[in-house]
Amino acid sequence: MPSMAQPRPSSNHTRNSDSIARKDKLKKQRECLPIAPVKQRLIEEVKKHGVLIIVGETGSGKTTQIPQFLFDAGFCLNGQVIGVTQPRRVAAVTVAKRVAEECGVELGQMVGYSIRFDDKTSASTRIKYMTDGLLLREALLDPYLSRYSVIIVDEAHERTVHTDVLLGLLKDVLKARSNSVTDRAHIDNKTQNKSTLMEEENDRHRTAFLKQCQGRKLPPLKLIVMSASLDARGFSEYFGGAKAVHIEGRQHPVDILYTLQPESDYLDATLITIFQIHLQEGPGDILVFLTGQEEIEGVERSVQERLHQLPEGSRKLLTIPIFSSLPSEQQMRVFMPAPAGHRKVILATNIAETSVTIPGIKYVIDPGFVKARSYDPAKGMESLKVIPTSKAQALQRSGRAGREGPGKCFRLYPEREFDRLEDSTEPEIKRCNLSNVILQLKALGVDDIIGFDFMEKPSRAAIIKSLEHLFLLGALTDDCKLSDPVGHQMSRLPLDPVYSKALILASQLSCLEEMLITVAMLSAESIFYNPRDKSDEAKSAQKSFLSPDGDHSTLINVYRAADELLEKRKMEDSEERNEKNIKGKNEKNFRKWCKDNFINGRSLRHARDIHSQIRGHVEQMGLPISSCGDDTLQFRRCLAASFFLNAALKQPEGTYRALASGQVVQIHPTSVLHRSKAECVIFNELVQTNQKYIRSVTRIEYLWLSELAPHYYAMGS
Ligand SMILES: Nc1ncnc2c1ncn2[C@@H]1O[C@H](COP(=O)(O)OP(=O)(O)OP(=O)(O)O)[C@@H](O)[C@H]1O
Repeated sequence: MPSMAQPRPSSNHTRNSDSIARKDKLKKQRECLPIAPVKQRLIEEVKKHGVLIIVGETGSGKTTQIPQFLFDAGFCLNGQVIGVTQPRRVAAVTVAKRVAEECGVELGQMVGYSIRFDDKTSASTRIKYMTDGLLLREALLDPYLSRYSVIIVDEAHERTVHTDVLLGLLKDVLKARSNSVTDRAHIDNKTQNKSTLMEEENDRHRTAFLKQCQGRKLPPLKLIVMSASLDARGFSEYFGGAKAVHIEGRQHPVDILYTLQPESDYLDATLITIFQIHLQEGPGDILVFLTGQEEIEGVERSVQERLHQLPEGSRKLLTIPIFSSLPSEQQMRVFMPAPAGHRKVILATNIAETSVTIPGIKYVIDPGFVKARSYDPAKGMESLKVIPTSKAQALQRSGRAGREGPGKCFRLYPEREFDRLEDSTEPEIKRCNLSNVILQLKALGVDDIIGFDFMEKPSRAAIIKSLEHLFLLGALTDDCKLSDPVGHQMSRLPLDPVYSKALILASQLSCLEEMLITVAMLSAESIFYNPRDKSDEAKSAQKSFLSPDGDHSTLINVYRAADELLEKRKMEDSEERNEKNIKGKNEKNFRKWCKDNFINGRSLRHARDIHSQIRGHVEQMGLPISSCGDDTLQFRRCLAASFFLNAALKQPEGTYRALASGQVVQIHPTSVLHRSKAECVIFNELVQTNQKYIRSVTRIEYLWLSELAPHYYAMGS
């Protein structure tokens, strides 16, 4: 590994006094970080070891500083790149911005980021932040990850599915690159198997890549696994006794406060704590961790409703939500400073739990819950459940305060309950539907899923169920290989396999326009907004969108009505010269329309965003896009052919029986088909509260099932 220092590109910022002062400030901040004194030692350890585990307190400087240390130490000579993976998009983007600023370079030049559908890198990028999922996709085209000299897997304690799969793959790449010429056969074999099955485009790319690598000795890859709350021993054992380094020291102290007794209503306790901090504590913004969009919007409304109770002349409270389905420009609002005279209250899911530094945050409120995926392989049912956080998550949450100065974290549960929490979160791979992972691994040439070297193996039952699921969707052949072309096409779409299959089928059945909208709308969270106190008003406003066919066509109606409104405005505005005026007017118009119709504008915008992204993908893949127009029969047949695994039949007593699992279910009260007489339906979601409910439901004909999915229904299921 080269050890020469590499000069940093000089800044092209204008050298006015402000920017010089800012640079000085950043330099001083960097020098004060706990990680600064151990720079040399860390560089030496990376040079000495192939795999290094780094554990250091939140805010000590791991994410922002280590890549810069390695750059300075010459790890990017010969054009190689240091790749840093993050479990979340927002962290990849904001950390890259910060590091670019610290380096005094423009984002996208020496420092950049790459996340799904958004790439801010260039040929000169040497430090690249990205999501773990994105690096997995890169591995499809470059199995050696040959551009990288170092890969840093950050926040590994989160154990997302992508992190776990990535670690398994990296193990292979490390082995292959430790002796890249002689060991190449190892990966070449895999790649060879793969190329015989790959679609032509991938095949060509891969062959070109292999030729390019032929005889070339790639330098060994370095892997760093890091987190503030890592089971260092587990990771070390997985990598054959890898060295672990602990960085001592925290930047600023965070006071942890607990309640004396458990709270019976944590949302109410959250509200009280927000106002207590606001009235009794000094300046500083508040970050609140909630479990999802609905909860966030509920607390947002409650805060608004109580604002008038604030004493005259007190500082104003400004609520800002952040959750994963919020469009990214709206997510970025949390990073802007609060206007003068305001205190920011950021209402966040665990999207803001790791890696991010939100300027101004001094107080964290942690009710101690998180929404986590869980999967029942016997029923093939995935659901989201609200569960207590782990100790590692609680630590990360408190770590968001105290990044710019001392902070406070209010845990809304007694200290004895903290002691009872699990140390770390159960790896996602052990509690999710594995169809997507398996599809990706197959596309990467890993055929033996059960034998794959996972850090923690998912259950055999879950693997088999997911293989069966993919087989039924036509993604796998009889001998469990990716089918051509369907399996390969599905692996290229960044969607749940069942949605990918629906798009492929819809292109054959001439209703891809409708299915693109459906998949986009189903991927966004709750499009309709039904406040309890205005339920009748909401129902009558939404009447014009309702389709007797069910929820899918209803969602299409909403999407098209919004589209018509925005397009009409565009035409009316084409005369208008002032761009800003047009944008402002459109925005106002759209908001009013959403409000009048009780539609969640944020979710609808997100759906429009997803729509344009997946449309881009299917266009690239060359799938014919056409519309079935008013022929809703054709569209419903396509829904039946796509979602046949989620069909339910009406029972004499009025409930439904899910045909695949035999479970007794009811149509959710928010569905258009609630209380309808539909004999047979397909659905997209099964949620369990006190009852088992199906949501996103459309009526179909029972006989279509054996006609459109004979491979399943002819088996007598
Ligand atoms: N966008 C930012 N704005 C202001 N300060 C920042 C920003 N990003 C980082 N910092 C400062 O740099 C410090 C180090 O951040 P960094 O993300 O490198 O820490 P870390 O050790 O990786 O923490 P974590 O484990 O929580 O991800 C922060 O505590 C904060 O003081």
